Amino acid sequence: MFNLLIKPIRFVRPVSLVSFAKPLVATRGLATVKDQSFTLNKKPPPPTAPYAPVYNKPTPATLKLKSGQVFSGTSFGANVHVSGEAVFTTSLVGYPESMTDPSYRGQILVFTQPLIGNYGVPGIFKDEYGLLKFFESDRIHCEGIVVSDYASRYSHWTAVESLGEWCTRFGVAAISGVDTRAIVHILRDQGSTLSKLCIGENTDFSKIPYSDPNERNLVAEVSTAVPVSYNPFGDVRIDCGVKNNIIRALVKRGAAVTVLPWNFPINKVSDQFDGIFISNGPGNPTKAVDTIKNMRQALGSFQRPIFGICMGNLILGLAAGLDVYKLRFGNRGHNVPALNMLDGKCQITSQNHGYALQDNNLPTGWTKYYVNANDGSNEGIRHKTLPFKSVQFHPEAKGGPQDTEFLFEEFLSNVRADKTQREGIKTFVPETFVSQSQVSPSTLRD
Ligand SMILES: NC(=O)CC[C@H](N)C(=O)O
Repeated sequence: MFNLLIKPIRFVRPVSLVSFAKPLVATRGLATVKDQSFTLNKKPPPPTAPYAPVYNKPTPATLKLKSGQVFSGTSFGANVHVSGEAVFTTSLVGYPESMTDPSYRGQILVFTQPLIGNYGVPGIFKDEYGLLKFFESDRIHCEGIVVSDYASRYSHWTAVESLGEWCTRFGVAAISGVDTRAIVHILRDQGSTLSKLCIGENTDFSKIPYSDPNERNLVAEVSTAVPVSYNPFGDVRIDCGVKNNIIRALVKRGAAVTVLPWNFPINKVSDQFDGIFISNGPGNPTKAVDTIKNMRQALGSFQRPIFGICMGNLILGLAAGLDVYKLRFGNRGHNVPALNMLDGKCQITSQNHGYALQDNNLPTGWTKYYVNANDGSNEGIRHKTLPFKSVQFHPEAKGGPQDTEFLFEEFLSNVRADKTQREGIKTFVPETFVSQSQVSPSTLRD
């Protein structure tokens, strides 16, 4: 039974047991044929690792904004009090991807989509590169979630547990039955706000402090501790909290990727690599001081292609001499229009960021690459003559539209052309690649 659970080719829902283990509370969402045969008389089966059913008793929960507003609802996640920065996303789908995106670390995520949970949470399926297929990392990173209407009854061929069960397993607080439209109005007006999500009735909320995640170096908290290589033949990335689908977007196009810790002395080894990629990541970019310093040095000495996404755009900009500022409520959603300043095309993008580059006074040699068609904020920069560029949005999607995935093709064809020019040979593109393996820092020449 356990083997069946982890075999990706078996798409039958492996533990139909889980369907019987639903909490006996009013549910919303789609019913499967199995669900329809569900009766209250059926006893839940014994727990089966690793998807042991978790029973949630309806428990009161309260969301408190530091600005004073209080919203009372019901808990459907872990029985923990959390605090963080309340932000909202307008994405309609993709809660497993968003919640496992390391960029959401330290945040309490409010969904504007009113019904959340109806397709449950997928199991642990890995792709041919050893990357988790349906999650962007191996854990939930946001502190808590806020939804209007939680669907504890779920239906999807990949699902093995409910959203509430998943949150409970990962110690993530979750509240439903609150007016998310009102919360989003407040967050739009006053901006992303420090908040607490408290579970239970008799809690002394004043004892739980508001903690500001942007005062910590969140990048250091989520970055890999040691270099990790995928497909061992030649490109590099700095891990500020990289999403699985970014690694996948590169390796599936034949790139060899070595994921380095956020503060790795990259300039000591950069001659061994054909390009640098700077990943997405959580929190305030100015806290990742070492990454900025290393990239500043790289901009002066590394003449090969550099590409960055989201946090990567902010880090590249800071390294080039730009400033960053905090957007009032950020851009989080899957339908954000970005205008390409090179060809005037408008592309629909996936976004998740609270900071932006101040691009009204760019240093010599740099120009705007993309601009947000809604609010005019920066969506990317590029160097006019050197192969350095970055975007604020997420071309890798997961979730969201894949309209800008061609940027990975562009980056890798620049890397290949540059390598060909340097070496006068065709770049070797492996037909098959070795799945994820750890390399010790000593294998990287110092
Ligand atoms: N997705 C990301 O990389 C986010 C970048 C940065 N933490 C921000 O919020 O602006």
